[in-house]
Amino acid sequence: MGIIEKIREIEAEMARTQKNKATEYHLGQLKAKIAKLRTQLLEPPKGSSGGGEGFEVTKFGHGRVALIGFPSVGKSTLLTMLTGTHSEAASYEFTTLTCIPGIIHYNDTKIQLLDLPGIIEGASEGKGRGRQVIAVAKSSDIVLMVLDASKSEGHRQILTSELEAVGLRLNKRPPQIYFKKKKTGGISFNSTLPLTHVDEKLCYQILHEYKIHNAEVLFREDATVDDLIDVIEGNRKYMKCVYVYNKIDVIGIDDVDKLARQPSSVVISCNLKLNFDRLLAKMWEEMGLVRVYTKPQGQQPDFADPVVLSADRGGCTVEDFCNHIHRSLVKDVKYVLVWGISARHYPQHCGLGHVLQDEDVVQIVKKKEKEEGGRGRFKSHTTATARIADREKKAPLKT
Ligand SMILES: Nc1nc2c(ncn2[C@@H]2O[C@H](COP(=O)(O)OP(=O)(O)OP(=O)(O)O)[C@@H](O)[C@H]2O)c(=O)[nH]1
Ligand SMILES: [K+]
Ligand SMILES: [Mg+2]
Repeated sequence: MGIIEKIREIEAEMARTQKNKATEYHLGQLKAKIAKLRTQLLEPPKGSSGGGEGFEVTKFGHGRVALIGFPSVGKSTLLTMLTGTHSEAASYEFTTLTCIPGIIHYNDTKIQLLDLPGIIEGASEGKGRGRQVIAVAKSSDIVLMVLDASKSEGHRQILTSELEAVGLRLNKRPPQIYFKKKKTGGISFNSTLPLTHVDEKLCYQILHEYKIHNAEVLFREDATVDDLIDVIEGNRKYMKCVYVYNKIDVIGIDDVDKLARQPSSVVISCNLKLNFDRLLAKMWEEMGLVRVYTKPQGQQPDFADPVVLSADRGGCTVEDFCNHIHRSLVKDVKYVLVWGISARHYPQHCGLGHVLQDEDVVQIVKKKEKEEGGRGRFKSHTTATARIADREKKAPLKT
């Protein structure tokens, strides 16, 4: 029996089983079995070189955003409009067959936007180009899930399930469960609060399913069995997702209003070029990029070319900033001067561990170098923000 058939069989058994206190343990065990099979499904086939499953598109820019959605929801139309790179769009499904990269210029940064083939139900199990598309989604910083505003609301759920089946977790944080395998000592099960979904017996059973007999487990929140399985599997990817409802030109205003009020959602129309500003602002917010402007001693900061950091990718400390400029820089740094949101006063003397925030201005003071005097001193970060706001006005976003 193939892996997919095995999964089907267990799913059927779960559907047959009534949910109550008595079947809870059995159901938990079945969930763990499915999770194990799905992980197996993701492993590269024997004999292949491993990896290489996604479309080969080189990473570029300060962040990567993937357009995921059913066929013909308008992904390619959106890529063309936001980046100026042409991606074929047409009224028939599966117009796009590969991954097409474009670049969004936003807030002095370059963000790589990827157009992808449409995915369909069953994508996680290899239908269509599903697995390749999902591999690209995993390699991205955030996902824009593009939905047709005129189609069933259920599409969002189906797509979410497809992505969950391969270990993606959208707009969730990792479960607060401490888990550590041990060599001996049996299983120690503890919690810092009363649990309503999982008890010691259920936890033992799940661990047993994974052939884990020695481990420390500490629940720091009232987590579910699915959360526990996620922690044991350990290969989940937690990602931000913005739900983009396109084609609002073909639905009524009441429906538009309803969709727009959903969490993490933006409504747009490519045909009417509607609400792109909002979409880009939301995308930017979710990416959490941190722009840091370098200020050479005695000169104005260089506002054209920020160093772009991210907490998810490499971190946002002064040390990360220095490493970005040059790997050997850190050892020469005496301290840095920081203007901006992260500074308590301007300028603040900071060490390597200081965490920078978006639009901070940093001057590096090297060992054996004197700090600059009062004259020509750069005063306030508000200059940075004002200058950027001003520029936005003069040259609005490229859409
Ligand atoms: N009414 C309306 N139609 C749109 C809008 N955006 C795109 N379309 C149309 O929807 C159809 C599909 O657009 P595509 O950009 O090819 O969609 P896709 O998601 O890339 O499709 P696949 O590559 O086949 O998965 C085209 O006929 C577009 O003109 C919109 O905002 N409103
Ligand atoms: K299409
Ligand atoms: Mg397309």
